[in-house]
Amino acid sequence: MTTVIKNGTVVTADLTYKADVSVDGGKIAEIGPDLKGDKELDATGCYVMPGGIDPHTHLEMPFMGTYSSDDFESGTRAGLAGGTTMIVDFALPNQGESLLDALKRWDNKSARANCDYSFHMAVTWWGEQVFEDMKTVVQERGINTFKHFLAYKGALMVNDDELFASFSRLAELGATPMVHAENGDVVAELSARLLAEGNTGPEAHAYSRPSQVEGEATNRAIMIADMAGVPLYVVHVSCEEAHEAIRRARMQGKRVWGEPLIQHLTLDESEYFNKDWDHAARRVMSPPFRNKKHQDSLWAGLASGSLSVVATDHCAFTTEQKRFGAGDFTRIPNGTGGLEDRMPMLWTHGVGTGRLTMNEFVAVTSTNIAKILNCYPTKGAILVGADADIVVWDPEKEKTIAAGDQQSAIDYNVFEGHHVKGLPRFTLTRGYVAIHDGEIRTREGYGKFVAREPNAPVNKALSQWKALTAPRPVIRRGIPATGV
Ligand SMILES: NC(=O)NCCC(=O)O
Ligand SMILES: [Zn+2]
Ligand SMILES: [Zn+2]
Repeated sequence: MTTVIKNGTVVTADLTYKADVSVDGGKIAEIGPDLKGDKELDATGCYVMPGGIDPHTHLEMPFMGTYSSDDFESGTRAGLAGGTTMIVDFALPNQGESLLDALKRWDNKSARANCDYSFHMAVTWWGEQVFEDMKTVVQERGINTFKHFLAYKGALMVNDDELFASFSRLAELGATPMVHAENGDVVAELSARLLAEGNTGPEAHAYSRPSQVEGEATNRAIMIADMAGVPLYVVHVSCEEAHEAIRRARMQGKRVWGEPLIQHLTLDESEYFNKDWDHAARRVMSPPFRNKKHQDSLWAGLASGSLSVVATDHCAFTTEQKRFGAGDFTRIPNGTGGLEDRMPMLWTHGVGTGRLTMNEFVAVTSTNIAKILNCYPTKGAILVGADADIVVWDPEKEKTIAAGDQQSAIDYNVFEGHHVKGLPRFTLTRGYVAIHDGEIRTREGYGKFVAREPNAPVNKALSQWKALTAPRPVIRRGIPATGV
């Protein structure tokens, strides 16, 4: 059965043109004028774009004594409602647990996904087993990205020697490390001081994580990646100091990508000063929201290309879960939602204000991500043969974001009351119309795992360059006799 998206304007990362798009067997079959099919979707006045890819989610994740409340069913339903057709979630091994056992748990949870998904592997401890498992994860499980936490001391944090060992192993395997870049030692010290001084509320979470802790850790991770000869992906870049480190590295030819979140782009630190404890605690995440100077830096990075993608870090906790931290901000589960709102919020505040072009919007929400994660053009493209993950975007459709209308399982929304203009009319996941003019028609379990090959072009190029410029012994005629 062929579905034709009619009368729309195709918008990709580099082109904008009028065309119909026909879909057959879950793939894009034809792009051109006056196409016919068994079923038609009217895209008059709409943009036909690659579905969004959210490269950073935590669905049903065990964290800080609880589990994040959106699972693969509600999380991917929320994503589709907002025009996102693929997510990449983090498989998180317990201390001492094999990476493959952790993946089994993620396989079980993800069986409920409504759209396609992939995994990043987290490196939460270091040892021979992790070293060995990495090869299987990359070569047999189709995972080529590994996240390291420089924060969360005593829980997920890894030290610099472990970081260098892990990055070096990933260089050998043609995989890419990711980092959560905050200096965990300093955060732990500042947190203890703040608590001792009676700073127990959610605002102290922000005080404990100043932008310097992020700038320092970002720069450190970049230098370690450079020494290990591997590209680097920095998650949730929230401030100028981190952006500056990434910008500088890129100017020097280092292969580094930065990922700001829609939350950091559009919400600021004033949220933590709200007199309502629940309001402030619901917005506790790491890194915390920043001020306008940092937000402007992130927007400039997206426009200039020094920052590459926009994610959500969707890690949603209910108000009840957030209240675990009443009286001690260090116990408030860290994380916020955003899967349903990333695309409309970025369109409204980016394209709607002239900070981004439509093509840049597609690049940072989809195409760049697919390229970096090495699943392009199966994902992230409007091309014949690509998966028909498509959003038909209505630039005139408007709404005011309200928790009561959302797909997410939690009881609030950090974007509550924000007005957005630009929303999906249809969202297709591998050809299936999961969102039909406001109607949710998602199918639990429809989503498939997207395997991603190692040795992406950037990894290959960097390994070649590193091999060429590796330290070599100087060949000498003879060695002088020792003085003894
Ligand atoms: N970001 C956050 O606060 N929670 C999710 C886990 C992480 O990415 O650090
Ligand atoms: Zn993180
Ligand atoms: Zn995260």
